[in-house]
Amino acid sequence: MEGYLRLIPSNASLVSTYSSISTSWLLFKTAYNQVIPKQLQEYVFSKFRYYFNRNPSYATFIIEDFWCGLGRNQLYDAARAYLSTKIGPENHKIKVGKLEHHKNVSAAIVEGGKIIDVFQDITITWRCTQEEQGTSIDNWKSKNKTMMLQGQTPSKSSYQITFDNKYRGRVQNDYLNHVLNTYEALMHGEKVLKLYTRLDRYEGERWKSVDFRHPATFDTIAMDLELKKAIVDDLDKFLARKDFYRRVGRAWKRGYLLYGPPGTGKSSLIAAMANYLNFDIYDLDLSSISSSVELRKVMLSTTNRSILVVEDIDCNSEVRDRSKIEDEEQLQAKKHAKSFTLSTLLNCIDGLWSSSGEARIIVFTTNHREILDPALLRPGRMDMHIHMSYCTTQGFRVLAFNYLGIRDHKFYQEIDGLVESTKVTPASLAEELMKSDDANVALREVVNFLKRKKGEEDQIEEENKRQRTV
Ligand SMILES: Nc1ncnc2c1ncn2[C@@H]1O[C@H](COP(=O)(O)OP(=O)(O)OP(=O)(O)O)[C@@H](O)[C@H]1O
Repeated sequence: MEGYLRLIPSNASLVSTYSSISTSWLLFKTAYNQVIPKQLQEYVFSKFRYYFNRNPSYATFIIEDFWCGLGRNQLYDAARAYLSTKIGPENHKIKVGKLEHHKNVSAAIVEGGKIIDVFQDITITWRCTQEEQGTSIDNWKSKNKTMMLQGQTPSKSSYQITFDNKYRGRVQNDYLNHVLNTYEALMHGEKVLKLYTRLDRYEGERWKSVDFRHPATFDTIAMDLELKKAIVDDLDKFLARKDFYRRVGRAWKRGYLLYGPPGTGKSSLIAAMANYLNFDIYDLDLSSISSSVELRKVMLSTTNRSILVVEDIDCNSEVRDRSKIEDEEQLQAKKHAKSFTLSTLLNCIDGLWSSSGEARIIVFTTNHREILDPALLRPGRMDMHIHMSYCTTQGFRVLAFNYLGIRDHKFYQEIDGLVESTKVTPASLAEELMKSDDANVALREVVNFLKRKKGEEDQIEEENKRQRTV
């Protein structure tokens, strides 16, 4: 009995074992979190999740071209059209073709091809498949007899979609309806625009697209009317000059620099341009590119008739005015951190895009034009500099019409005076206008907000004056 009791660990040794295990675990966790980058952690976890959950939690829907031999499956046609809008630079092999009365060449995925789509938070993998091997032609004929009697010729293609089983209801109802609605839109000639962003190295370093349905148009942008007209005219003129660019041997491209404080509508203006031109958007985060070779590769994988957007270029140390970076060491470190500048980007674009023969637009945005490298601001680098400023009375009229649907109101006189004498962004006024659908209530909020803002600005002005006199 005594020997047996000796085998049972004492309370003290249990406590010490427990505390050494928990200390080691804490140490491991801290080291893991500090040493391994967040993205790599997520990647490793996703692989684990995928490995352990693979079979039980994945569901597959099959969409055949004919529905149970009764007739053409509309969902199949919708899927084919939908997938043609999802084809991206990562699909190296695609089918292309053109129907007699269609203007453009269409694209489709090849049998065996795969497309990954993301709908809301659901990842859906599409595969284009053929009828399984071994299906005899007689079986296949009898299966599709009804259609053949109707004079239709069934083919043997189908699409398979695979997704996490827990989203089955949402995929069946929401997602497939989304596919059908997109098809409808395409049939009515509306191109579904795409917004491309770059995946990082853990996700395969490629462009990923989502549908871009931003509602901004030139009608909804609150800005100086003359400037707005000048931008639209510039875009029209640019698009009409294909032959000119070819004749003079220049890349058919146009560059715009949008500058102004946050919330003045730079992103909204880009969306309005994309909607106006029917161009996809490529959103390039320059800080994720480490060499000019990589930059070239990235640029080569963008498509024609698109807008390349590089936002917040003032955050990129390389494009700031060097004379304004005081710390020479810091400058050197940053110089070595990247072997290209925005000028390199522009040169690279000139070289690559001159051979594409199609229209391309590049847009840079910045909140601080004054700290950009003057080399970038030289004439000929960016074709048009567009100042997005604080809200004006003209701009406020556009916002009020967007949000309340009214062109005039008894509060407008008071609002005009306040808008002209304060620095408020269209974004902050839009917030106030959203507070009520009732014009009286919403505009009262605007007046109160503007008075508060004016009071704050006057106070700061007073303080500055006082400090100057001290
Ligand atoms: N000029 C504008 N016209 C119409 N709406 C605007 C305008 N400016 C801002 N807004 C509204 O404010 C929101 C934020 O504006 P937006 O993101 O376009 O500003 P931004 O200048 O790009 O800001 P940031 O520099 O922070 O990216 C928009 O979704 C839009 O609803």
